[in-house]
Formats: sequence, structure tokens, C-alpha cells
Amino acid sequence: MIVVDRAFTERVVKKRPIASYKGKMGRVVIVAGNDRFGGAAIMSATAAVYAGAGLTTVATNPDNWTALHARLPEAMVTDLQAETLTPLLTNADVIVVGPGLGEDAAAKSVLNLVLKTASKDQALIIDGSAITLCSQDRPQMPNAKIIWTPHAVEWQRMSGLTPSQQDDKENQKAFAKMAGTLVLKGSPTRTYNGKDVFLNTSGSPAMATGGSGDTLTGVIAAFCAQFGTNAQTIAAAVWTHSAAADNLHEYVALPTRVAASLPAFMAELAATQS
Ligand SMILES: NC(=O)C1=CN([C@@H]2O[C@H](COP(=O)(O)OP(=O)(O)OC[C@H]3O[C@@H](n4cnc5c(N)ncnc54)[C@H](OP(=O)(O)O)[C@@H]3O)[C@@H](O)[C@H]2O)[C@@H](O)CC1
Ligand SMILES: Nc1ncnc2c1ncn2[C@@H]1O[C@H](COP(=O)(O)OP(=O)(O)O)[C@@H](O)[C@H]1O
Ligand SMILES: [Mg+2]
Repeated sequence: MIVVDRAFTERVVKKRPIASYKGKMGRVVIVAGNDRFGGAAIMSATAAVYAGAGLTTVATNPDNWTALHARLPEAMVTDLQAETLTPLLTNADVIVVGPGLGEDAAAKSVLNLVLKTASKDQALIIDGSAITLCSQDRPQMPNAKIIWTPHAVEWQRMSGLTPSQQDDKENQKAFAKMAGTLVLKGSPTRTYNGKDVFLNTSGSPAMATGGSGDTLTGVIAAFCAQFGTNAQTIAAAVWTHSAAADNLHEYVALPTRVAASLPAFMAELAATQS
């Protein structure tokens, strides 16, 4: 068991080299948000941009474009059609699929496009509706660096384990049949990579509000884009997201306020390096 705390995270969050430019900070594509859950796409994208992703594009239902542009002009948008989306997916360093995507035919079709297109050097973060769809349909998974981010009931859909059965031993046994990294969200969140268990030490019930998990997907995406895709980076992203929520000292940690605090918090984490 590896305990993930501030010292652990400070080893991951690097100062930016002088010669940095946006292309070096990672291209993130977020496939999220149907006509009812545009907020999930906006929260995921906001977290990705505010945690430092260099170029962020959101593939979402066109109903969400105006709101996204107004809230987050740093992000680009595209629709969910294969013709426009495929080249963006191919060029991405990190893909997020699922927050607020829904489970209808359009969601299934774009999820299948992502699974068909993702390749081995890309990180692929699978969350929310995409976890539910993958659990139902059991599609062939791509040879990519897959990161699953289920809550307890999404993990039950993936593994068959009820929340009360979800201990480290059972989780590891079930995840051994799957590929990639598992971020099993909860209190606390545990990250599994097939070998180690990373135990998160930040977070509180203030995070029990819609959008906290959507926001986490963006933080993980930005961390993988900047610091490399591995279990340490992912566990550090989990700690940073929940620690930022703790730092608000508010009764409810509103996801948009958590995201807004990330640039200053990450500067603090990086400042500890000589
Ligand atoms: N603003 C937006 O656009 C938002 C959009 N969102 C998007 O909505 C989509 C659906 O996601 P979802 O998680 O709401 O629904 P789903 O997967 O059916 O799970 C619900 C079931 O699981 C249970 N349950 C949940 N957590 C649990 C836990 N920790 N421990 C135990 N039980 C737990 C829960 O229990 P209950 O509440 O009934 O007690 C219920 O039975 C997804 O794409 C997401 O990204 C949301 O992010 C909200 C903000
Ligand atoms: N009581 C709690 N203690 C610590 N973290 C929590 C608590 N409740 C929720 N969280 C965090 O909030 C997030 C919830 O994710 P999720 O259920 O997917 O939210 P949503 O889909 O609404 O965005 C996870 O990161 C989880 O760890
Ligand atoms: Mg969720």
C-alpha cells in the first residue's frame, strides 16, 4: 500500500521548463456532454485547462457550445461526428470519454469511435456513462493507456462486486482481468495498477456533490498530459483534486471553485522544487 500525500504529489508536479510551449503541455480531447449534461463536459474541460493541459478540445453536443465558449474560452469545441472528431482523436495525447455522455445511440456511436481510434501512446480516461456502456456491451478495448474512474456503483457494473464486497483483495482480483489503471473513487479513493494500491489521503464529504468526478477526469487528463501517464501521476492528480477541495474550507466543495483554485495550488506544489 502506497500512501499518497502532499510530499508524494510534490515529486510529480514539476516546474515548467523555460522553453515550454502549449504543444508540449499536451493535447487533450474530452468527449462528453449530451443535451442534458453539458455541465459535465464544461467541468471536465475547465479542470483540464486549469490544471495545465496545453490544448483542450471538447467534443460535445452542439447545444453546449455557446455555454462552453462563454465559460471557458481557452477550450475549443467540435461535434461528435466521425469525420470531424477522428483527426482530433488521432492527434491527442490524452482522451477523456464519458462525463455526461448519456447512454443513447449517439453516445454508443461516439464511444465506439473513440475505442476504435485510441492508440498505444495515448492515455484514455473512461468515466461516467462510458463506464456504464462498456460494462453493458463489453466492447474490445484498445491498446491504449486506459484509466478507469468509476464510483462504487460504476465499479459494481464493471466487476460484479457490490459496494460492501469492494475490498483491496477483491478489487485487485477483479481488476486483474482488465487492463490499465483503476481509480476507484470513494472515501478514500484507491488507485490500482495491477501491482500496487495507492491510498489517497485528501478529500472530505464536502465533495459529495454532482460534478466532483467530472472535474477529476480533467485533472487526471492534464496531469497525464504534462507529467507522463503512470500510476504515480494519476494518484497525484487524485490527491491534488481532493486537496484543492479541502483547501476551500467550505461546507460544499463546488467543483467549479475547486477547478478555479488549481492554478495557484499547483504553483505552490511546484515551488517546493529547487
Ligand atoms: N452537471 C452534470 O452535467 C452532471 C452530470 N453527471 C453525469 O451523469 C451521468 C450519470 O452519472 P451518475 O453517477 O449520476 O449515475 P449512475 O452511474 O447511474 O450512478 C447512480 C447510481 O449509483 C449510486 N451511487 C453513486 N455514487 C455512489 C457511491 N459513491 N456509493 C454508492 N452508491 C453510489 C447511486 O445511488 P443513489 O444516489 O440512488 O443512492 C445510484 O444508484 C454520468 O455520465 C455523469 O458524468 C453527473 O456527474 C452529475 C452532474
Ligand atoms: N465523502 C467523500 N469523501 C471523499 N471524497 C468524496 C466523498 N464524496 C464524494 N467524493 C469524491 O467526489 C467524486 C465523486 O465522483 P462521481 O460520483 O463520479 O461524481 P460526478 O459523476 O457527479 O461528477 C470522487 O472523486 C469522490 O472521491
Ligand atoms: Mg461520475
